[in-house]
Amino acid sequence: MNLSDAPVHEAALAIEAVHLGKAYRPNASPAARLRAALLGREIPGDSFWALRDVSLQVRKGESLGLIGNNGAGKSTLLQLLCGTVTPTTGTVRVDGRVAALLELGAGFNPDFSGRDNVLLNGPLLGLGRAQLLEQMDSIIEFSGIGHFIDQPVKTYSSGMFVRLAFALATSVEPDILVIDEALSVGDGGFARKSFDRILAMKERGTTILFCSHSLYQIEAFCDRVLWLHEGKAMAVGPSHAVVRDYTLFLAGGSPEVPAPGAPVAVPSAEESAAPLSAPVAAPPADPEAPAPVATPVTQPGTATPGHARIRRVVTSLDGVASTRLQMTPGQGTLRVSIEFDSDPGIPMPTAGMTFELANTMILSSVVSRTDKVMLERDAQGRGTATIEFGPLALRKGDYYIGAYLGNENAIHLYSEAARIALLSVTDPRPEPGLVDLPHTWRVEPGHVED
Ligand SMILES: Nc1ncnc2c1ncn2[C@@H]1O[C@H](COP(=O)(O)OP(=O)(O)OP(=O)(O)O)[C@@H](O)[C@H]1O
Repeated sequence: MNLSDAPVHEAALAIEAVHLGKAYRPNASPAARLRAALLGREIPGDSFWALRDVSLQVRKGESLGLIGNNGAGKSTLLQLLCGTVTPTTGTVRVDGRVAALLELGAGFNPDFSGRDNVLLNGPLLGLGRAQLLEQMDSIIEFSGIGHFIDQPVKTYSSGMFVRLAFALATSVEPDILVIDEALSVGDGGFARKSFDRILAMKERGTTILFCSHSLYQIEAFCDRVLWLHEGKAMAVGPSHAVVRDYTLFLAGGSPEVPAPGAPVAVPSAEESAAPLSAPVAAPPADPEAPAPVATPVTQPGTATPGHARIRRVVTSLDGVASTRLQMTPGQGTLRVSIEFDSDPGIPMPTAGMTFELANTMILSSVVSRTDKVMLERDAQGRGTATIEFGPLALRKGDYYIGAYLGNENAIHLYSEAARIALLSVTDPRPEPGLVDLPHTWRVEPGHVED
């Protein structure tokens, strides 16, 4: 595991953490916590280390991804870096103003108007009153709240609330942007707008810390990645290398000795995004039994401004459309047609599809951008992308087909139709395995070295 990194001159660092640790006393009563806080003493009882001895340097302008299982300590590290939690051990030095997209609008008072909440919460985000007054019009404009800005925020829809909180948090260019889970917030066109704002900040050299379960997004967006496991740093380094180690760990189960040649699970971008199209069928309790496929969804109407979405997915084998496809190895032509609607004003979206196993591992995926295919659409923004596979080298098993629609660089997910169809392959051969790999045999009498 690579934990070493070349030392960087202090002035070039946005963040430096040295032996950072955070211990909690999970069983301490509120009274014991209060007593300890008043007396400035340790809370008695066993410590639980949410984060242990993490040393880290983040260069200015760098995008660092945080990955790890649930409870690995990712949020704790972000909170320590933002200064909302105090460290138990070690130190953290942050150079510049931090904007955190962690709990958007958490400090908003529901009885106050949007305008008053901006003025009250701005200082907590490090923004001065004069700056806020100067930025007020652009905050209102970006959030799209309009005249509701002078209404109490309790009258806002959840979308309006998030839009205003995001517009506030990102109104003045931060030096460091901390993102927990979602690269875009809100829905429809605002998700695209918020993603564009984050991307523009990255391009202008803002340091970004991005924590996500979507390894696809992490790898596409971040320069380097820190992998945490049970509070400890397992590896830090180039995104592709750390994501590869982590996926090997997920597949093989051992953080120290990844199983050589173990299948690699690369969860796709949709994991962290809200489903916009078809409902996702839960994996079955019995891993042997295929889960039901999601019902295909046909969505009437057109995409909202700034947005794109999957309208319908049609899967067929040898021209026969079905969501339950049966084949034997090497036979049939599989077609997956993704019909989409888009705002014709946004850049051309990217389409993709996955073959997913029952245990949520992605066996294979196809992305139009990677294949250098530009989608096409009419003046209304409507288009269809069809992926055609000749005889598939799949062996016996059940493979869920999922379809995805992302933005032009395939990082921001507009719409997904996960598990939209089930492809069942029956194979009379007894050999185990998922795919047939191209190979040849050569046979001869005697031993090669003779
Ligand atoms: N205030 C707290 N008191 C006690 N334990 C806590 C507290 N905050 C976090 N923990 C514990 O610390 C551990 C790390 O939590 P953390 O939220 O940092 O993990 P995470 O990697 O962000 O997980 P997830 O991916 O599920 O969000 C967890 O076991 C969590 O239960």
